[in-house]
Amino acid sequence: MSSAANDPQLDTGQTNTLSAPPPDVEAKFSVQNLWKIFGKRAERIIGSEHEHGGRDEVREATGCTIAVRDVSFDVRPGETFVVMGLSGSGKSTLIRCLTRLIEPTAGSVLLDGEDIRQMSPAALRELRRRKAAMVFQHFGLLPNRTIIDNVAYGLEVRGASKAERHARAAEMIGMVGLAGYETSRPGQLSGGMQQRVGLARALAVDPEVLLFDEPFSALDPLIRRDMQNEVLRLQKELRKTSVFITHDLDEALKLGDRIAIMRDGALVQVGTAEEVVGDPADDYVRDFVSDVSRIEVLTLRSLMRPARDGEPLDGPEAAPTTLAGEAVAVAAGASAPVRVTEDGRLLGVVGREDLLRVIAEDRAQVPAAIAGV
Ligand SMILES: Nc1ncnc2c1ncn2[C@@H]1O[C@H](COP(=O)(O)OP(=O)(O)OP(=O)(O)O)[C@@H](O)[C@H]1O
Repeated sequence: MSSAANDPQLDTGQTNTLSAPPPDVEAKFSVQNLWKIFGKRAERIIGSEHEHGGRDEVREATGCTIAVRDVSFDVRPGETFVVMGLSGSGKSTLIRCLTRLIEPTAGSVLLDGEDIRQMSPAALRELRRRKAAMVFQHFGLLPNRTIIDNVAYGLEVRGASKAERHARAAEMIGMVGLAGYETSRPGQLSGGMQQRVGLARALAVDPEVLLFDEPFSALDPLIRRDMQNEVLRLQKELRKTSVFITHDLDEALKLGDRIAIMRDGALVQVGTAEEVVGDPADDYVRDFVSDVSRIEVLTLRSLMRPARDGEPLDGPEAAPTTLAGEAVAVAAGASAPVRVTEDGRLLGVVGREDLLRVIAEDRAQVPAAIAGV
């Protein structure tokens, strides 16, 4: 056992995962060395020879299950931070630890610099009522209440007058595109509509943070796409800090300003979609993102290179945020490489061969039978 065994708050310095970055003082959420282990005397696992062990092996040896393993990350104000991982990787446990719906075993969770692990039960209730609203997979609507009363529920708990809460609820119902359904009951609405109600209910309390626990997993693909677009639209408008849990990589890539990939309780990579797809941290992530079309994710910023000697510099201009796919059309009509510029400054160039390489890599991932070879 290491000397840290008796102090679960201590960083053992031997993480097999991402090392903890220094806390970001500007962060909305700052999570440091967070652990959740289910079972009796769970804290004894931390710092012991079991802390890096496989889940089944540890369960067998100790009776405890490591659900979240030494996780550290910051969520910046206004960003959508997606946690992605397969079933059982620990996502739901992690998001519930953020408001102590599940009690962490060790580590800290700061919200606006305040450690939620030190909060009194009353302060925690306030936190869940006002600051952090959750959207669940199974909606959690009250079946006997009308839609407007479901949306107004959080305001009612808070003691708002009926007129006040109905005015706010009606506004939110309009915002999620359900105007006209105020007096319906949840059972009369489709799954997608019910999830819109869930979203409106979370927004009604004007929380600083939205926590989404696989909200769209139970929805049909087309409705799911609509809901993703709805979240993107609302995020553009409201810029709420959000933590979004999903097991769907496409959803993660679409919604996340940054994505954290979780495996076996630990985070294996945190980065933008482009960083995760363009520079996977290990074989696990590489395998995970292998089907993603790089031309739709990589931007010129990650493809550009310095101009070579004698290379013409009179090609078309494009911003570093241009997607490779968009740049193909620009490059196709020009003989000189695309000049990547920002504020009039030349950052680098991207030639047709650079773009072709990305296309070739995408094609190499397509099974031969589908590619027609
Ligand atoms: N209350 C509990 N008691 C014991 N073990 C638990 C408990 N809750 C979760 N676990 C275990 O912790 C691990 C992580 O579970 P968790 O539900 O957080 O994963 P997940 O990534 O959210 O999976 P899913 O997408 O299937 O919900 C799993 O091995 C699970 O069996």
